[in-house]
Amino acid sequence: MTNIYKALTIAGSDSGGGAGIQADLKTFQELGVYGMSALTAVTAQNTLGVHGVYPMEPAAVAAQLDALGADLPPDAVKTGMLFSSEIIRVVAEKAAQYEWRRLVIDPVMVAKGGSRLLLREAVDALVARLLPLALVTTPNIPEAELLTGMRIASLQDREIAAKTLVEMGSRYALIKGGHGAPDEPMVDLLYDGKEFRHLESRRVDTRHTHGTGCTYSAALTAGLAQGRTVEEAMDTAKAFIQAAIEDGLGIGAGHGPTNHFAYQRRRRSETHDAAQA
Ligand SMILES: Nc1ncnc2c1ncn2[C@@H]1O[C@H](COP(=O)(O)OP(=O)(O)O)[C@@H](O)[C@H]1O
Ligand SMILES: Cc1ncc(COP(=O)(O)O)c(N)n1
Repeated sequence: MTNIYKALTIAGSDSGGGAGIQADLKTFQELGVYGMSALTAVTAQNTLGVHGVYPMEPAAVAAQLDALGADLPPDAVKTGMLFSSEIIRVVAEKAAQYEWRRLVIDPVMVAKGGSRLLLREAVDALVARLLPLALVTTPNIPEAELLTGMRIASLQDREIAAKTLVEMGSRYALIKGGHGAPDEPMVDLLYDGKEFRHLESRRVDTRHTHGTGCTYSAALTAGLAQGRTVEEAMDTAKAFIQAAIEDGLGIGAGHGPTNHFAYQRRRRSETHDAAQA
């Protein structure tokens, strides 16, 4: 093996394996990137919801990041569930100390079932300390509303919110379209400070969407770790999440996880079909 690209996720553990650290590591692995993790919290979680949240001590988060900074410098880093302003402060300090420039901030706030994964009072710390360090910030629509303080109803509102996020210090803003109206086309919007890029996709009618946001931002981070541009990494991330949602796993009695195997399985079967032709 020649180049080993390394990606780091700083996030919470989802015991159910569909979101959080577990989704991120599976996605890194599927996309050919060596995955590393720093845990911010343990959640007791399954497809029915979050049954407990146990945050790490901020010092334990710092120790994990120092261990990696000293020996296994990542090529790209993403953050997910950060829970408190104390943990955000530690992550921001270490990102600056170790000069992590390919930093993706997925501003995870509330789990799909409604449990808080970021304390309400920690939103200000996320805005003040982390956004200015981000290469890309990837909110869904409700998260973009909370970060910018504006209400987002139309695609035009989303463009204004994306501009605001860039003004707040993130190099790129990527506002995801999963929470748009069901009868509207689903569009992810990227803004680089100059131009908008709209990536439209087919909405899959499914309830198995646990972990979509984590998986998408992890796929984006994997591409960045491999040296791709944000636009190139976004294209692969979109194909990865679309396949994962289309082939969603109906395991558990509630909202099942997306299928992290799907993207590579499809690629293998295309290669196989081409070889047979
Ligand atoms: N039902 C769906 N069908 C197809 N793609 C979806 C669906 N729901 C979400 N996505 C895609 O999954 C990604 C995560 O979106 P979103 O649901 O907005 O984020 P989050 O999981 O953070 O709430 C986006 O690329 C979005 O377009
Ligand atoms: C530990 C952890 N991190 C993040 C999410 C968000 O999941 P989703 O992507 O479904 O919004 C989650 N449910 N649990």
